[in-house]
Amino acid sequence: MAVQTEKTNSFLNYINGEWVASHSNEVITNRNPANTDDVVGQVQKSSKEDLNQAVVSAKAAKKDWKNLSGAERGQYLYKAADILESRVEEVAECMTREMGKTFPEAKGETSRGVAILRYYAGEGMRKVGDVIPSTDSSALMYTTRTPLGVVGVITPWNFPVAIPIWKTAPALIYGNTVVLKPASEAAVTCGKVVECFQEAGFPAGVINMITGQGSVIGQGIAEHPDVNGITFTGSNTVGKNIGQIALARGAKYQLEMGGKNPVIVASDADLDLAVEATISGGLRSTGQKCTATSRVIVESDVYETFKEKLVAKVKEIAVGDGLQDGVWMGPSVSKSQLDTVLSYIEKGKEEGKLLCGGEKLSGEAYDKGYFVAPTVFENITTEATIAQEEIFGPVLALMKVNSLEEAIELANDVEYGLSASIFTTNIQKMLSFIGDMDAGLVRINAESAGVELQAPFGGMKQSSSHSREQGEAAKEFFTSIKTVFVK
Ligand SMILES: NC(=O)C1=CN([C@@H]2O[C@H](COP(=O)(O)OP(=O)(O)OC[C@H]3O[C@@H](n4cnc5c(N)ncnc54)[C@H](O)[C@@H]3O)[C@@H](O)[C@H]2O)C=CC1
Ligand SMILES: CCCCCC(=O)O
Repeated sequence: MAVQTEKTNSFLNYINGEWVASHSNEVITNRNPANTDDVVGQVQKSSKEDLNQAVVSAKAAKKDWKNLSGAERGQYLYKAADILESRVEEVAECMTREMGKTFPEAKGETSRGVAILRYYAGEGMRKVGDVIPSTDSSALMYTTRTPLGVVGVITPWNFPVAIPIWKTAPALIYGNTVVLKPASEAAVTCGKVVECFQEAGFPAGVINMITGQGSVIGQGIAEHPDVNGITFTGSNTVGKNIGQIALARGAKYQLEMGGKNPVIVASDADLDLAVEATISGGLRSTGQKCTATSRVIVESDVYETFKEKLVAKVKEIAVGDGLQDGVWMGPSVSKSQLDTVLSYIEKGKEEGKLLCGGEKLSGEAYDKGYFVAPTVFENITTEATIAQEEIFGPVLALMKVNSLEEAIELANDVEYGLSASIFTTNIQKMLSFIGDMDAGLVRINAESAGVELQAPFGGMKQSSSHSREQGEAAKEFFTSIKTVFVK
């Protein structure tokens, strides 16, 4: 049952184990993108002075935190997981009100955050190195790992619980302290997550949250000489800026950025399954996932049948306030995001043929929000703007091909390489796709979205800085390997 509340949540910054107001005395007010009359809450519009205080606190906490055992650090993460688990409905309801994701999806994401915390809590008891035989028989040689120190965590609005946690949890378990800056569009939700860390009793300064403009606080994290590592998820423009700043000052950085993810529907595919997965992968969360499907590449033998099935199902999608039972797709996160999506839709109308959707939704249920109709185009060439650029909205581009080879060539013909999927029952086609598709995540007979917390996640080409997050892979970024030789 949908949870209704008029609760307004306001958060200060969390610095050195205390909630403190920004020196700016300014706040950012977040409204519900499904109903802008609903004020979700307020967060600090912080200054660089606030950020510096957070970095100073994180730096001061480094040594004692690093000197705890992994098992001791893990106990804090287990407690945070239990507390977050007890607040799933509240946090999820805030997420839906703040960024528009439907309540069931928000609950799923929040539960995923709980699972990620527990996964990394367990990492505190796992090996960190190897014994390597030295050529000197009287010597001992082995590897160990040391934390980076203070890690800056900069996160987007589309997964306001999962992404902050899948960065913060490994940072902490491997001995780093954290300064977390969430996207302003979902910062109230992040505040609730940080409350769980506070209630878990993390020592002062180990985790800090600073909210504010990306160009001030995010940029400040990238530039701060006492921030030893930066993990970022967001757009390519911002990510590359961060990477250049970090490289210039010798800080370690990790960038997870955009995608333009294809699904290939082969002539032997289960078409009903392919239709369902194309809709789920492309349109859930209003298409606002970096792993979302946006290009639909279909072999000509089955193109017309697939197209008719797809369009019929897309037209059935219930769009509305994600807190309402039965709503399948919510609004865009903001007016600016809606305007971006609508501008790409207008471009698509010039580049191909509109099959359904293609407009802002209006009427009593929509006029107070940022709602766009789920949209499908056909006759889209690979050179088209909507085939090349990330839209981050519920827009699918159909492309017809005459062979699997042509399909994979088209699928690879973008600057991104994050995720990709294929629907086929043919083993040879599956193996060709797995071998030739340039993407960090390839899925067979499953939608392009769907990251599992225990597996490495990240993109190829322009989708990332080529590191991987999640699972054991996270260790590679959040620690440095030290080779030890004892004579
Ligand atoms: N590859 C991946 O795993 C993911 C990629 N994304 C991408 O992110 C974009 C949508 O998310 P947004 O939050 O709008 O991205 P964004 O790049 O605008 O913002 C991401 C974060 O960077 C901060 N930021 C903004 N300007 C900054 C600057 N100059 N210096 C440092 N930090 C700055 C923002 O405040 C936010 O916290 C899309 O391109 C999407 O594909 C989103 C989620 C996952
Ligand atoms: C930051 C990207 C998150 C992808 C979440 C998913 O596809 O399950």
